This record gives sequence, C-alpha cells and structure tokens, in this order.
Amino acid sequence: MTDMAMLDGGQQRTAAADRADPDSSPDGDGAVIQVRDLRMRYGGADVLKGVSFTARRGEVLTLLGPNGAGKSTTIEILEGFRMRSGGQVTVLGTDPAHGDERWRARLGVVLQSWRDHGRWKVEELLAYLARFYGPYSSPRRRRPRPVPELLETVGLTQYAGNRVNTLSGGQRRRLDVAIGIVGNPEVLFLDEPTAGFDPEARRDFHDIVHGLADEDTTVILTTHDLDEAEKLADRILIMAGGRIVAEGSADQLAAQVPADAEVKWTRDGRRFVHSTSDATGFLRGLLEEHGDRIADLEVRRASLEDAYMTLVHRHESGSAEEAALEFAEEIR
Ligand SMILES: Nc1ncnc2c1ncn2[C@@H]1O[C@H](COP(=O)(O)OP(=O)(O)OP(=O)(O)O)[C@@H](O)[C@H]1O
Repeated sequence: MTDMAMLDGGQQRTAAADRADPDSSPDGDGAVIQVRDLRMRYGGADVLKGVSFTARRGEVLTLLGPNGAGKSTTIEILEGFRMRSGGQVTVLGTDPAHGDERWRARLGVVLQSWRDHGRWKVEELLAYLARFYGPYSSPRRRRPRPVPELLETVGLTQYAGNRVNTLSGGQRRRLDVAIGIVGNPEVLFLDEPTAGFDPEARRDFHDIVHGLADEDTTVILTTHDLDEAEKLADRILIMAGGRIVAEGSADQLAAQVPADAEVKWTRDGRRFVHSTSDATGFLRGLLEEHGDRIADLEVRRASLEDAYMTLVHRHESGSAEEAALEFAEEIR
C-alpha cells in the first residue's frame, strides 16, 4: 500500500475527528511499541521466530542484520502493512492489524523511494499530503507541519518548485523523509532511509532524526550502515535468522563480544600494529621498553562492527539459535 492509498481514507474523516484528541498516552509503562513473540510464516518458511522488544517515547531504535534477517517484515507488521502469523504487537496502544485512520495519522512511514506523482511539484505534493493530517491535529501535536518549515528541515527549499521526476536520487530520498514527517508523527518508521545519500545529506538526516527524538518522536529504522546505527541509535537490535540475537547500545554490544584491541604506534619512524586482549598490560610493557621513542599511539577497542560481524558469522555458521537463546538467558 502506498502512503497515498493510506491517506486517501483520511479524507473521509468526519468532524468527530476534530473534536477528539488523537494523542492518547502510550501504554502504561511508557512503551510506545510492544512486541511479544512475533512470528511470521511465508508458505512453509518461518521468517520471524519469536521477536520481542519494546520502544519508549522519544527513543531511536535501529534494526541491524544481514539481508533476509526479517527487519523489513518486522517493520511492515508494526506499520500495519503486513498481517503477522502470531504473537502480540501494539503500536501507540493499538494492534496494527486493526489500526484505523486516526491511528495511521499518528505514524510516519518512509518506504522505498516515492515514485508516484512524478509530475507534481515538490511543494504541491507536500501541501496535498499535508492537508490529510489537519483533522488529527491536537494541542499537544500540531498537524500537519507547515510545508515551508518541512522543506527547510529536509533541505529542499530551493527545489520547492521543481517537479518530483526531475529530482536526483538523494533529493528524492529527502522528499521521502519529508513525506514521512509531514504529519508530525509520534512514531516514525524508516526503512534504509539514507541509501543513496551523499555524506552531507546523511549528516543532515542524522540531525533531523535527533531533532525528532528531541520532540518525543519514537524512531524505528533499519540500516546496513553500522556507523549510522552507532550515531543515531539509543538502542540497536541485531537480527539474524528471524530472531533478535543481541540488543544494546553500540558500546554494550561491543562489550559482549570477545575481541582484541588493536594498538598502533610509531617508533624511530616505523609504523607498528599489534592485536592484544590486554591493551593496558601491553602498553605498559611497550612504554617501559621504549619510553620516549614511542609516538602516534592509538588504541582501538572492539567496535560495533566487530560485534556485528561476530554475531553474523555465528548466524552464518548455524548457531543463530544458540545466540538467540544466550540473549534470552541474559535478559531474563
Ligand atoms: N512476500 C513474501 N513472500 C515470501 N517470503 C518473503 C516475502 N517477503 C519477505 N520474504 C522473506 O522473508 C525473509 C525476511 O525478509 P525481510 O525483507 O524482512 O528481510 P530484511 O532483514 O529486511 O532484509 P534486507 O536487509 O535484504 O532488506 C527473507 O528470507 C525474504 O525472502
């Protein structure tokens, strides 16, 4: 379903929508999203095998995992675009399988690049979409965002009058993001949002996500960019084989894997590199032996990339179930 199809129903809203406050509280403990034992089966294949997690208001959660891990399927179920095979899911207190237009108006979705309406001008398209959100505005959450502000936020002001089909790939992706946030969502879903972004656009996008989180928007995003996950996420969920095999901040994840630190230095103009499980002891010995002759010293500890690679390799060598069980033990 496209955003447009999703929004067309919203046009039929009655005055009742204007009267009610669409911003009800999240679930009692502050959880905006609750997922318990989520399962998905396509034909005979189980692609989600019991996924559980929660997301709080204003939290940025990143789903990481190799191709086919089940990230998009999870997100699409939360968005209400896909019916699950089992488990319990609530988003803003509603089961996505039964979400109505009011509920949808509180979500923002950035799917694959916006391909329809190529002949529309950027600001016309945004203004058109914006008006569907008006009936769902509330004192706590104004809807929609004003289009000029939106254009400024995503860096498209100078392209406001351009037709959508003349935008570059990265500019279109910026437009996708603008479409995702035009309704000032409480929960924003982003499926690989920065694919095709240049470094500056990527940094602008990171600023947008931080700004949204500051406004108490919960952001769930998938990415294959570990650096991006590290920069953006309050919490990272690593998925493999239809399960969450690890969860935590980038630092917490890095601490979970046994990985050596890498020590680099120069001595008498020569460059050296050494891997060690005891960086402190190694450095003590190095300085005792060579003292002032050591220069350009760098110590690189295990990173998110190390943690990710270790978990993915475990999965590829068939021990994802073990990793998931270990993880389940840890959080018990
Ligand atoms: N409509 C479908 N019918 C059958 N199988 C599907 C369908 N959609 C997805 N799958 C399968 O479900 C599994 C999970 O797919 P999903 O798209 O959720 O993975 P992903 O983690 O998002 O991958 P990627 O990183 O490649 O986007 C894959 O094995 C995929 O082939």
